[in-house]
Amino acid sequence: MLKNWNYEALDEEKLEQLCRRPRMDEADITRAVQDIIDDVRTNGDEAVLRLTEKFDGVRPDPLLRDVRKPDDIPVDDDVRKAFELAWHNLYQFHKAQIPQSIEVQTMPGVICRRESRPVASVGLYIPGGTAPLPSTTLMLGVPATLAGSSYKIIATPPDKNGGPPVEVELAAALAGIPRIYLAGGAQAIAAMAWGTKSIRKVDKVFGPGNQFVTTAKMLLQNSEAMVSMDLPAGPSEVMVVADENADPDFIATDLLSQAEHGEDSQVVLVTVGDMGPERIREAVERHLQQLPRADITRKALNHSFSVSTANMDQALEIVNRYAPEHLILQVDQPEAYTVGIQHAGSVFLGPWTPESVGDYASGTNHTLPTYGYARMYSGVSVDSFLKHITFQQLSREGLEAIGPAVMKMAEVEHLDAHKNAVDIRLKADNPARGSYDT
Ligand SMILES: NC(=O)c1ccc[n+]([C@@H]2O[C@H](COP(=O)([O-])OP(=O)(O)OC[C@H]3O[C@@H](n4cnc5c(N)ncnc54)[C@H](O)[C@@H]3O)[C@@H](O)[C@H]2O)c1
Ligand SMILES: N[C@H](CO)Cc1c[nH]c[nH+]1
Ligand SMILES: [Zn+2]
Repeated sequence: MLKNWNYEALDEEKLEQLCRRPRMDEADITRAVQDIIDDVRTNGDEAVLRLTEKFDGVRPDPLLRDVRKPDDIPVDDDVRKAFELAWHNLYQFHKAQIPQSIEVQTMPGVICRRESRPVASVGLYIPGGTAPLPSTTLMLGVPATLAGSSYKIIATPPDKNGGPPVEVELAAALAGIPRIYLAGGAQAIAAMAWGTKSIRKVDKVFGPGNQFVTTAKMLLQNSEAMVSMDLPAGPSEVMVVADENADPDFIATDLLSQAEHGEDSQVVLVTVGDMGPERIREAVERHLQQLPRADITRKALNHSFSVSTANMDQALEIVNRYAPEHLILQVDQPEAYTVGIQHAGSVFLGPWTPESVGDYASGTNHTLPTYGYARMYSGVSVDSFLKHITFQQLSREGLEAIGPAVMKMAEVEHLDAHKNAVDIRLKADNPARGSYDT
């Protein structure tokens, strides 16, 4: 468990290999997911029901549910309060992300503007295979509502009674999502992307999930379905960087918190200086024994690892190579090192910031890139639900100033019609020609 490597002994090839995530056989998964997508495209709700019965062992009836008002949803008071607190913090942090339009006069008489518009219809996937994740409902629902997406639907696997988990419904109600489609896995993503008799086709699918879900999003994005996706948010992962003053119990519980998500999760410990991995390994074993999901967690730990480094430069080299979904810095003066972090989904600084707070309630989003995609993707934010449109308007003087350069560039590209569209205007002897002001 947590096999240790010494940084000094890692050559390029070994580093590369360590940073590559373990995945189930990709070719098999891709084939299976494509079959599911084709089935749903052809047979719609009927295929979804059949596949739900096969994979989730239940046939929801009806397949689509309206979300009740928050006060009508029967949950304990402390549960309601916890979700309200999380909603409040997420709302505040995401509201601050709403962009202002920008307008710039790039040269006299040439004005460029950018305005945002919501992605009109969005499908939000809420995982529910090994455990329902109502927290994800808030993570996707809050920015969708703030961005102004007008059609929003959730898909999530049904519980054993064929209904939505009640906490998922509560979170949907708080976030302003009116409907839940009771399906999971690739079939749910395909139904939202293609549309079925009971649900409308959406423009963009969002949400984390296992390899079936992530593969479905990626395949559909490259298909005729005309749908886009947020990011590859697969099995959870965390990297903890710990120096000699870090508390082994804090580190162990952080590592276990992500390992317990699923056997395909991966956790990585990077020790700095005199903090050897042995003390932490002992703490991991001790805490692991208390966990109800110890079996799943141990499987995840079996393909996890640790690296001993001599200093923070070496530790940051590992961080940026691995590009973790979550990064915890349990080191002295963590703020001093943030500038060196180039690739990570979300970062947790100092001993009092367990990763769990970001999973649930601090205000940051927990839908984050895994598999190393933090190199090129950001986590979900309000921006994920927006597109930006640019506008420009020139005065005649502006066109006179910019025109010669545009015509020269058109000439270089041998595109005469482009050149003519400028030339004809500049040659117009009546400056008021085509003007709506006169
Ligand atoms: N990266 C992130 O932001 C983030 C956030 C939350 C959760 N997660 C991850 O999401 C994942 C959730 O996975 P999960 O499995 O618990 O739930 P899930 O909802 O993603 O998947 C469950 C569905 O998988 C389908 N499925 C299962 N076995 C199948 C098979 N053999 N063939 C075809 N389909 C099959 C079923 O339809 C089932 O409904 C975890 O790995 C967790 O770590 C990631
Ligand atoms: N850690 C997950 C993201 O990788 C999010 C989550 C939901 N519930 C608990 N954790
Ligand atoms: Zn988690």
